[in-house]
Amino acid sequence: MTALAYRTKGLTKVYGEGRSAVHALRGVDLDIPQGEIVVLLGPSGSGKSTLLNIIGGLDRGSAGEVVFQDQNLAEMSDRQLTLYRRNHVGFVFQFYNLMPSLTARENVELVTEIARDPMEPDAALALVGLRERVDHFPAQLSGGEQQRVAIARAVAKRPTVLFCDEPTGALDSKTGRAVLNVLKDVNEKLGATVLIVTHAASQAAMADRVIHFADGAIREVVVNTSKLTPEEIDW
Ligand SMILES: Nc1ncnc2c1ncn2[C@@H]1O[C@H](COP(=O)(O)OP(=O)(O)OP(=O)(O)O)[C@@H](O)[C@H]1O
Repeated sequence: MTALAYRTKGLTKVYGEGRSAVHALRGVDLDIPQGEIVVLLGPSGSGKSTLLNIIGGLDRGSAGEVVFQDQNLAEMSDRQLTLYRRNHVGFVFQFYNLMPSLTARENVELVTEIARDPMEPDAALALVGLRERVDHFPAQLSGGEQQRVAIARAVAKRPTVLFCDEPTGALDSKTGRAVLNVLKDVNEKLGATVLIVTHAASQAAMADRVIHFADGAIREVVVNTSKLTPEEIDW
């Protein structure tokens, strides 16, 4: 049996309290096998980012368990959660969050300087096809190139898991496909589990597993027996 990257049990998240309480997650039970590409689909406000933030260690649930390699994130101290994020987790967001005053290489170095066993920044940038752009500043790069710098920054620490929240949300089809190809490469070459949150239902075709989310709960999990490449999916 494949090892699990994550197992959640009864994961619940309530923002606020009393009459203004928002029940963002309503008891989520989810298994994510290690090494898969997982796509999380669901309408706006259904709780996808909340789930991503909790299993990525950026936030805590209100109740329930999130087990990562036999450790329950819910029981970790803030310090342990920081180390979990630093050593195991890479994040990629819709808007690339690069430092505008730093070059591509320097943006990646921000992470490699504090990681345990990092790649060379130039090797991470070569992995995403930006070998020739290492000395460029974000303003000198296209949107897709900036997103690839953000992916290089996230993968340079050799993360166990890569969380991507709408990674192609700001990109046209050609650039978006190039970014999805990079995520596929990261999954295949580094063995990282890749979790992608997206509104683009067609991207589910490149996943090993598709989780359909609605109203804070899982509606359906589909395991793809055959996958499409990013070039083959509709945009
Ligand atoms: N910090 C917060 N405080 C209060 N409510 C929040 C907070 N963050 C999210 N919510 C609410 O929790 C619910 C789930 O939000 P979440 O961002 O997880 O949904 P989503 O599926 O990622 O949506 P989208 O696709 O629009 O990004 C929503 O009703 C949202 O308004």
